[in-house]
Amino acid sequence: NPRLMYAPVKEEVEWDEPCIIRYHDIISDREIEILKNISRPLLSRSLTTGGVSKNRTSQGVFLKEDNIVVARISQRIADITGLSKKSAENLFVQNYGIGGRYEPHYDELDDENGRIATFLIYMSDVEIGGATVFPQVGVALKPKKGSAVFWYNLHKNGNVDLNTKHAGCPVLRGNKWVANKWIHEFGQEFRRPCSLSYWE
Ligand SMILES: O=C(O)CCC(=O)C(=O)O
Ligand SMILES: [Fe+2]
Repeated sequence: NPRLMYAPVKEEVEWDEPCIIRYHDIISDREIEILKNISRPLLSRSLTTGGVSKNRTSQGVFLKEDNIVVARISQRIADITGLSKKSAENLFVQNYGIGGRYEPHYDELDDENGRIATFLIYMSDVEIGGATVFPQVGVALKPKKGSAVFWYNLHKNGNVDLNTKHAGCPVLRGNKWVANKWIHEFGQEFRRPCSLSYWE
């Protein structure tokens, strides 16, 4: 992407199947402070598809793109992933206190235009706990401030990748801030086309 030519993003493969990529230093400390400051007064208990649930004990807020920092982050995610942001959700900033967690789940909503991919930005380190884990494959991603992880929830054929079940482990010490960008299927047809294999 031309916008990344002079400032390439550092990319690390965390896992092969499902492919989980870590991007380092994709958001500055200053941008993080701004996102936290605009989010703090607006936070409310995060919901699940079943509403308020003990499965998800974080607070969060969807940030509109009328803020320049939010818009810039959205554009950066589109540049890095090569995916269209047209059918993506607004950036969801979340804060977990001590004991805050999210039980194992799939991000994919059972929807015609489901969440094809997740871009999860870590806006803090966590002293102990708070890893994002994929129990089906045994991966633990440690929050690292300024980095992000990215994976596809759907196979190219549109089926849910059952290995992408993941959880946010309880925070045992410290405080955890993340920002999620959920990218949806529509609009990605030419960016992530189907393959010739039915099963892929
Ligand atoms: O906080 C995490 O590590 C994971 C968050 C998550 O999976 C979600 O919000 O859907
Ligand atoms: Fe999730």
